[in-house]
Amino acid sequence: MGEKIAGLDVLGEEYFADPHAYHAAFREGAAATRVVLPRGSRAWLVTRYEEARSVLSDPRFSKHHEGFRRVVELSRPDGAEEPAFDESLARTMLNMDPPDHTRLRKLVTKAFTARRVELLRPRVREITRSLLDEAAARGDVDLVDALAFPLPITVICEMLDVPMDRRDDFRQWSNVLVGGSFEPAEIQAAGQAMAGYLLQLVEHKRANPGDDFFSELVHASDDGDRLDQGELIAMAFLLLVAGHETTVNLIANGVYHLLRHPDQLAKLRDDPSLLPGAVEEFLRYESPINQATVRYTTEDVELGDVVVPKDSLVLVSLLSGNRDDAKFPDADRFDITRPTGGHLAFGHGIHFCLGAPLARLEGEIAVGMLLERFDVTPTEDLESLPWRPGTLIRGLVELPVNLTPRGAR
Ligand code: HEM
Repeated sequence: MGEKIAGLDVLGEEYFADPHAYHAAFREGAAATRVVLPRGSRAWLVTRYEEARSVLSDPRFSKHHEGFRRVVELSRPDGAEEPAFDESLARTMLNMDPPDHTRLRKLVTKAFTARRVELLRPRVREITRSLLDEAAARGDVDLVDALAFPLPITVICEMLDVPMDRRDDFRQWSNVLVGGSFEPAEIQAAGQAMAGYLLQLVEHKRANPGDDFFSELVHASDDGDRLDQGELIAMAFLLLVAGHETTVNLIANGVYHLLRHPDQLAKLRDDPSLLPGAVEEFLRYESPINQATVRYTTEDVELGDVVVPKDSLVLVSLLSGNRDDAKFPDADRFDITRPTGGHLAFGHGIHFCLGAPLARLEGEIAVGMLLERFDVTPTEDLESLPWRPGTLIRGLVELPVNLTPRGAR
């Protein structure tokens, strides 16, 4: 494996290109491994299924944004400054512990239940159909750009009523904020631009409520409780970024592995009722989020065979837990009919993904309609396609394919 600092593996370019190789070695080694993050912080990385699941639901691993800065500073031996983006964007429920987390989550759960999300099905199909029509006209396309990315973005922007003309800006800001390879000044600028725009949006919604979900949030009240201005901005930020950066990889990673495993693709074509199970296998096998968002210990914690000291940064690799043979026998085998119950792709515990029903719906519709309409052939060597840098996202930069209408060969 690649570069080391003080005997610790550095999670850099080589890791982004093939995290699975690192994870396999780490799982063999210990319940948690000390690593150096791309920007130099020291952290513990949890890679086995059992410990991953237990960390995700153990309150001694905090996510609260207030204590977080201090622990990040402690984790940086060189004292270098960690790029921090706008504080107003950091106050999301994903960066909170109970009771703050409980309160914020309660105000938005209603909009994301499987029942509510199911109502979006016709619209998701319509958007997918029109994206596929455009792609069909071109034949050779990058599937990330043509389908995997625009579908979830259009859906979340419509839910929040973000005007069409600002969607390119959002893509840019969001990419900088979660990407692994940007300069602190760029991150700060993107954060400020995003926060400024979201503030305008909130004010606009307050003055001109519509029947969209965002207006509902602005006016949402639960037992008299409601979101204040700052909370609204942070919530919109979280939903938009989650909507931009995750489902794209479910769709592209899934199609990528179907193309790499023609037997599995054939099975799915023969029996489309396998689709929901196939989507779960996409999520397990090449999880769109590699490492869950960072946590820190509020006391010394015994984890399997190691003790993680108080005030340590802790990362949980969902991608790795999902490839642990102890939970999923022969875990490196891609099999769309295997049992996938308990996979960690959406996290676990109180921060379990709020958007899971929506992501599943979009994944099923996108892949289902794509296969129904087209024969899909890669136009570049699949093995050498580049992956996005960073420890958070596991996703392809591009997926160049040819789409030929079925039956036209
Ligand atoms: C395939 C697509 C998706 C994947 C793999 C995914 C994965 C995750 C994971 C792993 C977490 C927990 C992170 C942690 O504990 O550190 C999470 C949380 C969250 N996700 Fe997703 N997500 C996806 C799509 C979405 C979508 C479409 C939305 C909404 C538009 C969304 C909204 C959220 C929110 C709001 C949270 C925070 C929940 C909380 O703190 O209680 N996600 N997601």
